[in-house]
Amino acid sequence: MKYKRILLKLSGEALMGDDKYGINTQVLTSYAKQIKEVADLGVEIGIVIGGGNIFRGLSGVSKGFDRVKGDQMGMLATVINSLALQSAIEGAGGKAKVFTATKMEPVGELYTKAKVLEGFQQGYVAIIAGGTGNPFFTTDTASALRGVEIEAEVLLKGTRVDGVYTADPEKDKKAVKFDELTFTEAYEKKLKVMDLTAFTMCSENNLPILVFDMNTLGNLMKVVTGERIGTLVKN
Ligand SMILES: Nc1ncnc2c1ncn2[C@@H]1O[C@H](COP(=O)(O)OP(=O)(O)OP(=O)(O)O)[C@@H](O)[C@H]1O
Ligand SMILES: O=c1ccn([C@@H]2O[C@H](COP(=O)(O)O)[C@@H](O)[C@H]2O)c(=O)[nH]1
Repeated sequence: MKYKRILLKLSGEALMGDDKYGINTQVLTSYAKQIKEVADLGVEIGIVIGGGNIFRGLSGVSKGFDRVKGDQMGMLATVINSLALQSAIEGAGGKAKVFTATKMEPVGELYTKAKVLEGFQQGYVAIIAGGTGNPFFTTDTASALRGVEIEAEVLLKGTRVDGVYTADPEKDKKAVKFDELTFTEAYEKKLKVMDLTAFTMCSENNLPILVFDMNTLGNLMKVVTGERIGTLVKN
């Protein structure tokens, strides 16, 4: 096993699959299956999931919403995705708990590092919802923060592209994929690996990021068992 404790960041947008909005049940089921398989190997898994498939605070501003309210709506969107994932993991026969950044019982338990580690000991996957709890941040930053807090060995960014490219591969067909690069190289080349706040947090705390395609069944297992797929970003 390459990793014993991981923080898996799942893209909200990737959860839409080919749909235009919301949660695609096929994608959700595939995520749950992959997570359960890896949890069964004894890997401790913390998960932060985005909300872009439902709502983003910034997009609300253009529709006349106050930014802070919009961001709170975005954070609630991540809670909706987290509950869906918990339900799917349980449906696949696994054990998962939802922790929330702000008080929301009985939807989820208030997040603390200690409760997450206790959950790991009891065999639970920890889904850490509600972003950082603060507006003007993203779930990329929440995943960097929670990854550092729970002492994960790596931040696995599971998304719908298979790594970091010289340019956005969804827009530039000539973009070339990197197998590995340093934080400094990614910063200098202005590559969109994660937003800058998240990126800096990972770099300063020496938490490597591995970007990989989570929408291909079996990829999460490949990553945790050390098969070289995706792009690794490290100091
Ligand atoms: N240089 C690059 N290499 C790879 N992907 C890139 C690059 N630049 C931009 N991207 C885009 O980043 C996306 C992946 O980022 P991410 O998983 O954060 O998606 P998101 O839509 O922002 O997710 P969320 O819904 O969680 O906010 C890809 O879909 C890709 O189009
Ligand atoms: O710490 C946080 C995390 C998220 N938000 C808001 O939620 C949405 C959805 O998150 P994504 O990372 O974009 O998927 C985000 O756009 C913010 O509006 C937040 O305010 N604080």
